[in-house]
Amino acid sequence: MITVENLSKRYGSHTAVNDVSFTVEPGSVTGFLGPNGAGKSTTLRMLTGLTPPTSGTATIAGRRYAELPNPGRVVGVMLDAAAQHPGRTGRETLLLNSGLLGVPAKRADEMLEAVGLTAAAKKRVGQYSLGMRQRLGIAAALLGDPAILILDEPANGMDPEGIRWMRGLLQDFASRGGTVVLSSHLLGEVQATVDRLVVIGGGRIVANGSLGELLAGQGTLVRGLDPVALRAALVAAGYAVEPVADGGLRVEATAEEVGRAAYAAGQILIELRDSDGAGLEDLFFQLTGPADQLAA
Ligand SMILES: Nc1ncnc2c1ncn2[C@@H]1O[C@H](COP(=O)(O)OP(=O)(O)OP(=O)(O)O)[C@@H](O)[C@H]1O
Repeated sequence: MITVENLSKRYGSHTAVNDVSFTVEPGSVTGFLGPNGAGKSTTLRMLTGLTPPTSGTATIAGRRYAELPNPGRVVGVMLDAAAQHPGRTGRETLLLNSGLLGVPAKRADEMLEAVGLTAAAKKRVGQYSLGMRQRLGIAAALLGDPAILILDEPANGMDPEGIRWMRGLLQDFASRGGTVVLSSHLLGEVQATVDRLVVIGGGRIVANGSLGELLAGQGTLVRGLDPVALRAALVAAGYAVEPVADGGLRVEATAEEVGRAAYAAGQILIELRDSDGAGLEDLFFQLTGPADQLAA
């Protein structure tokens, strides 16, 4: 279990992370989502003891990272896959880490196998693609057989096959009771992998819940032959209406309510369905606006 309570980080007059609180439960994969500069890395660095918080606390399995006796056996961390030494081979990298963690050397080969790097084990990391380095970083995180994984942008540089592979690995890890938090700046990249989302924008948490909760309650998506008249009819019927891409409307109402209001106004519909996260995507795009708008 990961617990973050009222965590803040200021750099001079700039607040990178602003009173952030959330928990990550065992048996789940939680996506920590936000646009570039939102404060994801800073939060994860505070969580893993690399950056001291200005205020607030972050604990892993009930203790601050610095208080964990052998942290790598409790939590596997990958914050920057590009930071691995380019002159060492993948196998040497993992053997070195095995020694530091006090796990048997054969664990290095097992993890290379688990992440699909056996054939590249004797290549220097400098020759690895970013996707291969991400795999090696995940292998290093798994080395100590931890129950918790913290991965910063692990899908970065991975091809679709790699992302699918990682999805299977993380979901399997969580299904065995593991706790996973992975950050991303792309909703589409993690939507199929995570079962919970913590969304950060401008240093603040702007949404937090299960994927189902966040995708539900997003209303109905409707398109009509005459979008202007349809919108007027729905507003007249008392529903909140928001335009989305391609002339569609997102309505805070059920599909039946929207259908009835359109029928009563004689409007022809060409599409009517649950908005299926369209609202979440809109929220996410809004986050790419200037941070001071979000802080307001
Ligand atoms: N060491 C630092 N000194 C000053 N400002 C910093 C420092 N580290 C981060 N920041 C600032 O804090 C804010 C949050 O940065 P952070 O790296 O946490 O964002 P992020 O969500 O991880 O973004 P990205 O996806 O680009 O990595 C940014 O405005 C960044 O410029």
